[in-house]
Amino acid sequence: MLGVWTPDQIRAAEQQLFARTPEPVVMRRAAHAVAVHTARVLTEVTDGVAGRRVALLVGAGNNGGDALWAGAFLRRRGVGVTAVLLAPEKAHAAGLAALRRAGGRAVPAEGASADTSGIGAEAADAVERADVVIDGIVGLSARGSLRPTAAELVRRVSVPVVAVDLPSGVDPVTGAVDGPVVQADLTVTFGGRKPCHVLGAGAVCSGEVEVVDIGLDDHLPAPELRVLRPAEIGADWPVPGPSDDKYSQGVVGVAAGSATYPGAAVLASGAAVQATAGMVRYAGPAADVVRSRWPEVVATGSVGDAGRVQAWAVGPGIGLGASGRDVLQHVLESGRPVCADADSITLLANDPTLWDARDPDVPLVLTPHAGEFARLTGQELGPDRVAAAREVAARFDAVVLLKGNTTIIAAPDGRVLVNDAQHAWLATAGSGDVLTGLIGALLASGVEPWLACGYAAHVHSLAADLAAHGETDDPTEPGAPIGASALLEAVPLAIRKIRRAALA
Ligand SMILES: NC(=O)C1=CN([C@@H]2O[C@H](COP(=O)(O)OP(=O)(O)OC[C@H]3O[C@@H](n4cnc5c(N)ncnc54)[C@H](OP(=O)(O)O)[C@@H]3O)[C@@H](O)[C@H]2O)[C@@H](O)CC1
Ligand SMILES: Nc1ncnc2c1ncn2[C@@H]1O[C@H](COP(=O)(O)OP(=O)(O)O)[C@@H](O)[C@H]1O
Ligand SMILES: [K+]
Repeated sequence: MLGVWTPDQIRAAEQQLFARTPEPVVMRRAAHAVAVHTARVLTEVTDGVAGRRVALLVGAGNNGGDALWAGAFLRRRGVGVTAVLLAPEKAHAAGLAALRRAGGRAVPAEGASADTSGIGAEAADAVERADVVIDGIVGLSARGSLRPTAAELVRRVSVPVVAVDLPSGVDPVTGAVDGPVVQADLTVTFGGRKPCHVLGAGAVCSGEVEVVDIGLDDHLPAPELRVLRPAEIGADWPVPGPSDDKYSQGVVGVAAGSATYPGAAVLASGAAVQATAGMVRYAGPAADVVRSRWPEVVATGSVGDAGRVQAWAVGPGIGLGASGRDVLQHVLESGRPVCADADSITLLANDPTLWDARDPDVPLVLTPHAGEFARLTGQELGPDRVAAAREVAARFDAVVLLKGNTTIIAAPDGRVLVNDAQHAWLATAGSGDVLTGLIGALLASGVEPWLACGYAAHVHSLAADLAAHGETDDPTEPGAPIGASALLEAVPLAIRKIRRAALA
């Protein structure tokens, strides 16, 4: 797993590191890495380093200091470097001196200009003539989006941007963006990823993220968030072994759909069929439709007749009436792990006595989207989705998978996984039903619930990406919209891909 640390965690570790290694040494280490990666980008863009031009956007703090030192290192490799100072009186003094010693220039961002923007002519010229721009406007101490002068400079950038630590304008803790922001091609960050690199708009603005070792590792506590690597999911994805039979791998029960909404039953059952071997049982009013689409599913009319299962996936399309309520109650009383989605969540929100049906020692997974989350908690979801998911997981003693472009998976003990889709092809009706089936199947196979959600979310978003790109299988090619059926069909492709990654 990749760790993700909050700015507070990074700062605390940094203080411990400074007790051994002086701060300027650490800063130069960080800045040197920024210079090395910028040189790589320069080579990619212009086929060379010496004689190319780099503009530094330099703010008031150490983030600007990193950029100035990086500029000094680049100067030594023959790059023409101009620092554009947003707050000249506060610019990092040692960094600025180093840049000047190395032959770099510094100009104020504001000054006499050819237009009414307030941007000085020299600053505008430096940004417009650069081959690559380094964003050292603001880092870990960022508050809010870019201020007007910085925003105006950034608006003029039309070349690749290397962000120092994080793209300026994103909230370091939540990844939220509520105004002008830097869109980086590459972000060079120090010691470990921060939440803004993996959450929401921040993840998009970060571009490729390069983590540089500056000696913090020994001082970092357990990470605040974690991201699963495809290879580790592939290595742990349940597949049959020589001694397995259809029962030994876990039987999943799917309680979904209704006469009015048979599609939810077909999609959730189909996802369970595609996810793992073993057996899928379906229980509900759409039994005939499910059987005709998935003949391998053992389908019955009611949960009472379903037979033994190792886990339940319940909710999509079951309705909010008495029959839906009875289904959910039966499943919660079964003593088996449950993935409760869609209508089950609204039923629990409408009638809290349903919680009494649950055996508190048996794992429960809740998979709300933002609307269901608001119903469950009685509060609208704010920008800090991680804190919200963690709070609800603890309150209900359940694993909470909060849906969205970035999926947050919180365990009751506070562990949080993040799955950033990096695309939006999943924003299509029925894709949530597919996710429910995937999670149910993994729970039945005995995968730990928090990981089961992480594995399912990853395969879900990967399958959507593969389906959207069809035979090209190339994410740089344009994709085409998909429906949930195409998503379902691509699930085996996604599983093969992560299992292949595990072999590499
Ligand atoms: N952690 C580590 O191990 C290491 C950290 N290092 C580096 O230090 C960086 C953190 O530096 P830092 O703490 O000096 O603050 P930083 O982020 O540069 O902000 C400075 C000032 O900017 C302002 N400002 C705020 N919001 C703004 C906005 N939206 N738009 C514009 N301006 C805004 C605000 O000042 P104000 O103008 O409000 O007085 C704020 O105080 C870190 O990201 C990394 O690059 C490395 O050198 C080595 C090891
Ligand atoms: N813009 C988006 N980007 C990425 N994933 C998305 C986006 N919108 C929705 N999703 C994902 O698609 C699924 C939708 O689930 P849900 O809202 O329950 O839909 P439905 O009820 O139609 O099946 C969730 O896994 C969610 O994370
Ligand atoms: K930055």
